[in-house]
Amino acid sequence: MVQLRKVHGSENHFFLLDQTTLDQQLNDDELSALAQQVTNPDTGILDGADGVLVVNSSNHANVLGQMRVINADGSEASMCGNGLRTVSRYLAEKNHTNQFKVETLTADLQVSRQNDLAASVPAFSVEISPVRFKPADFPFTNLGDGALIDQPVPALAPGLNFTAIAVPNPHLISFVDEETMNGPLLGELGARLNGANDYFPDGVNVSFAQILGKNQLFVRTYERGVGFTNACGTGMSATSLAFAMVHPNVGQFDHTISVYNPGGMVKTKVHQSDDRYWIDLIGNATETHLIDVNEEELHNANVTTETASIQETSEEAAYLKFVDQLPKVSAIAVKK
Ligand SMILES: N[C@@H](CCC[C@H](N)C(=O)O)C(=O)O
Repeated sequence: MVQLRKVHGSENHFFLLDQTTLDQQLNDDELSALAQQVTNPDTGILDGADGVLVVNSSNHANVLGQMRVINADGSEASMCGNGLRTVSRYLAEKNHTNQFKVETLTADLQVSRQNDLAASVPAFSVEISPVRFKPADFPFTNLGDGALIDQPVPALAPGLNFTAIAVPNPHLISFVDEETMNGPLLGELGARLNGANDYFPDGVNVSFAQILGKNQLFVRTYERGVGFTNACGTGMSATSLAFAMVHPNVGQFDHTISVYNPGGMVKTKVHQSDDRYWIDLIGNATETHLIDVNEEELHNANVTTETASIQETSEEAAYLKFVDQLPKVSAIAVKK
């Protein structure tokens, strides 16, 4: 038997698989098939999820493990902010330490345990970097030769300005009013740019943000490889950076920014030193279920209510209590 975990950061849900506990690691095709099966609410368990977080060992100095991120559609992402918090918690508890680095596809990132957000709501801070702006880093085409920072792009949506930031997974951001936030445009644009299109050949995570006040945002994201999500950690981090760059009168570098999302709230802090930008993302790392399953069922992408034994923790009740006392800043409901 091996144990999967169902985890979330701001209700951005994942299954976490520690490959170091397996007799034989899953190969890339098996990981992709498992992600597509187990995250699908119709074929998987526990109403599905947005992806699978894979923990591997790392041979880098001062690093406790490696995280890989497999989206619900089986594609691999270079980074996942909400996922990194839950992987950090898992590695912290496994290794009895609260400050360390985690290897990701492009960088070893600093993580640390923070004070609980509320009773039984553990929290972690994770570094979001490297930050990139060049079209080749996304990639994007047909949107000019240089970086896209607060520019009108009528071909995408007349009347809106867009900023493109890779952290290093790709994000396209627009600051919008409440009516646009609640309307159909985000879903339409997200679906369009994540199908065959002339601008983002590898797809892109699309976020709309509403400025709520000084250092306060509401962010909603249509994720590449997923669709609408309750929260996207890298999306909220990239949007916080865009906030400080594009709206410096209300979004400040080196100050805590509260970022509300349909699944709750995180804090971010954006930093710049010379040409380098990075973001601290701080939020919950919640474990909702422990799932025992035979290793063979993972290799066969067959994790179902028949093959797995599922035990619920009490952490979701604590998380919902925490969310309940947050200010109600949006009418957008949490996705189940
Ligand atoms: N939800 C994640 C981002 C997951 C990856 C994304 N779908 C991509 O393909 O880039 C987060 O919390 O950052």
